[in-house]
Amino acid sequence: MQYLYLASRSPRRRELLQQAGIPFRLIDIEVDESVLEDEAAADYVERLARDKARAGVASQGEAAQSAPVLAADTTVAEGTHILGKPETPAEAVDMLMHLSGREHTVYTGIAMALGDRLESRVVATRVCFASFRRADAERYVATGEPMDKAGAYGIQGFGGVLVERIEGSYSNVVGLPVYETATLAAEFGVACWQTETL
Ligand SMILES: Cc1cn([C@H]2C[C@H](O)[C@@H](COP(=O)(O)OP(=O)(O)OP(=O)(O)O)O2)c(=O)[nH]c1=O
Repeated sequence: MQYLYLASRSPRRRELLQQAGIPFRLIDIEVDESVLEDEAAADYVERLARDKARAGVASQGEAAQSAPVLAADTTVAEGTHILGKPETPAEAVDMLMHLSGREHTVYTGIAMALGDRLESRVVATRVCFASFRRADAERYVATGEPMDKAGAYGIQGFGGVLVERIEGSYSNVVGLPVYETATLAAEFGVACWQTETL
């Protein structure tokens, strides 16, 4: 059976891979997620996805030779600002107010590695936020949803209420662009739409 290793702790990425019918086993890795000075958001997510995939291969040793490792990283960018995961509820409210009534871009880097082979892509989606008041942002943050999410919102949850429109891939905003991931997986010999699970 064709499958891959998913180097991710994100439940959203698991669901999106399941949606594509790509069987996977989970592996746990740790990488430094700091942004480099003057690093553009697209470069940042691609670098991190590549680091995570490489870390996945290193952690698997011999076993990783049998199936490719997939990793991803998602971030939100508004102009030159990179908005990662908020560290406090107050920071989440500030991030949301920064995005209110504006357009921003969500970037996801995806990388796949097998032995010495490493390939990656970056997918961008434009997201247009409605204008809302600080009291609304505070009420949304009080739901607890924004805290583990880049840009302090989840389009797939309560945060969908804040989104007027998007241009590009929806699954990319959630954390794993399904079309591009399936294409990359196919290049490594792992097909989508498999009905058997591991
Ligand atoms: C903008 C947005 C982000 N997010 C999430 C996707 C990512 O999981 C998270 C960004 O953090 P990431 O660092 O990309 O991923 P992660 O730490 O959750 O998982 P791992 O590194 O182990 O793979 O924000 C949403 O769920 N919905 C959204 O609308």
